[in-house]
Parts: sequence; structure tokens; C-alpha cells
Amino acid sequence: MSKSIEVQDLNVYYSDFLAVEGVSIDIEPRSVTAFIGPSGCGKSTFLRTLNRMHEVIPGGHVKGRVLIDGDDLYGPGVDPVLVRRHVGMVFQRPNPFPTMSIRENVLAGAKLNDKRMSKSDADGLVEKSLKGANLWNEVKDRLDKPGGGLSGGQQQRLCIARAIAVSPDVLLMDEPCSALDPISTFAIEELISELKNDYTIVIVTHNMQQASRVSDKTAFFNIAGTGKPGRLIEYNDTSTIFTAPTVQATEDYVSGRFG
Ligand SMILES: Nc1ncnc2c1ncn2[C@@H]1O[C@H](COP(=O)(O)OP(=O)(O)OP(=O)(O)O)[C@@H](O)[C@H]1O
Repeated sequence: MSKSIEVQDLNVYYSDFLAVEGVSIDIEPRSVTAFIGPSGCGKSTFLRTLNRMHEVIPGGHVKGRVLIDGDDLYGPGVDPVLVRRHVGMVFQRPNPFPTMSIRENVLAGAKLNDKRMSKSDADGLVEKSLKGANLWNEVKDRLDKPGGGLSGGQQQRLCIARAIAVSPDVLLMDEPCSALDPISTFAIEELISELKNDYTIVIVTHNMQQASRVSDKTAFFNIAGTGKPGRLIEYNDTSTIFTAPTVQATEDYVSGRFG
């Protein structure tokens, strides 16, 4: 399940605009890595290159390499749709299919992989995924009700259940708590800590406390000015980034002096 990510000298472009330049980073399996940095420094752009989601934007392309457990994500013949099944993504705003039932939401991706899944296999997968997302107890008596009827925090956990139902190797999360209240945020943070036993997790967050609470490693990105590319400035154990960073800009950012 959980796999390593190795990025070698990656540039990310929107057509001819260089949005992110020269990122090299090694991410270990069964760990949580936080991407932090000021607005526009390319955190989301870079995150999306880890499952080729940037390619859905016309002109989005990369130079450099991304290896998942040594396999080149951009190698010839690699199908981006398959990549996204192995490297799942959870977005800023919970995006369940609102009229689909909770059960159908969980199964949405998994059914694409296995169209002939038996009813008992599907039931088992729904229960396992919802338990994995810490949502089972809250919804087990209303699995056939629409996903849109859940609270924001529940919807986000439903999206996590949907993501893990396809047994990904990596889970990418782009500010997964930014639309949630503090209690739902706490629930998601607890969940992230549990999920790291099975998945490699990368999370973009603007919340410094969140990065320090949930992540093992932190990557600080920065941008030299408008129109300039974002760069990875410093990457280290989260405790080091927050208590003894080696670069002044990192210290200024984590101590709230800018951004
Ligand atoms: N679809 C797009 N087309 C063109 N340029 C884009 C697109 N999305 C982002 N960019 C540009 O790429 C750069 C990086 O943006 P990105 O959203 O990745 O930064 P970010 O660090 O995630 O910002 P934020 O914290 O505000 O979400 C910015 O200059 C942005 O304007």
C-alpha cells in the first residue's frame, strides 16, 4: 500500500509560465508531509503534479521526474487515470456527489475499478472505508441517504472514505480543513494521524499549528515576487522547521512575520 515519492528537479508550467522551479524532495512511506508557504508559491500546483492532476488544466505540464516507489509517474505509456487511482486526492471543499447516497459515494471510484463487485463485497468495502474515515458510526443507519445531507466535516470524511475505498498508495490533501469548523478539523487531523499507518500522506496547509500537529516532515515553499516561480526553500523534520530552521525566510514565515 504505502509508497515512497521521489521528486527530481521538477519544473511545473502553465503553458509557458514557470509556476514552480527545481523541486527535489524525497517523501517516505507511512509518513505525513506538510507543504507550507505564502499564497501563490506553488504548493497546490506542485501537489497536483504528484498525481498528474495539473494535466487537467490546459497547458499544465512538467519537466523533471516523479518516482513512486521507483516507478516514473511520467514514463511513456503511463495512464494518468490509473495514476490517480493509486495516488488519491482530497480537496479543499468537500465534493461528494450530492444526490448520490452515502453508500454510492463511497463506492464511486471503486466501482470504476471493479464493475462486477458483489453486493456483499460492496457492503464490506463501504463499512471498511467508512470505518477507516471515522464516519461509520455516524452514518451506518442512513447509508442510502444522499451524501449532500451530511455536515461539511462529515462530507469531507465521506470524501476521504471514497478516496481510500480504491486502496491508494498515496493520499494528497489540499487544505482539507479550510472549509471546516474547529471540531471537524480536529476529527480530520485525528484521522490523518491514523491513516498514516497505511498511506503516504501529503497535505497542503495554511495553518501552522495544523502542520506542526499532524506532520512528520515539513516543506517550506516561497516565491521571490509576482511572476517569479515558487521554489522549495527548506525541507526537514517538522520539529526542526518550527524550532530551528536553517533559512531565515523559513523562520520569518513560521513565526508569522510574513505570508
Ligand atoms: N490554472 C492556472 N493557470 C495559470 N496559472 C495558474 C493556475 N493555477 C495556479 N496558477 C499560478 O501558479 C502559481 C502557483 O499557484 P498555486 O495555486 O499553486 O499556489 P499556492 O501556493 O497553492 O497558493 P494558495 O496558498 O493561495 O492556494 C501562481 O502564480 C498562480 O497564479
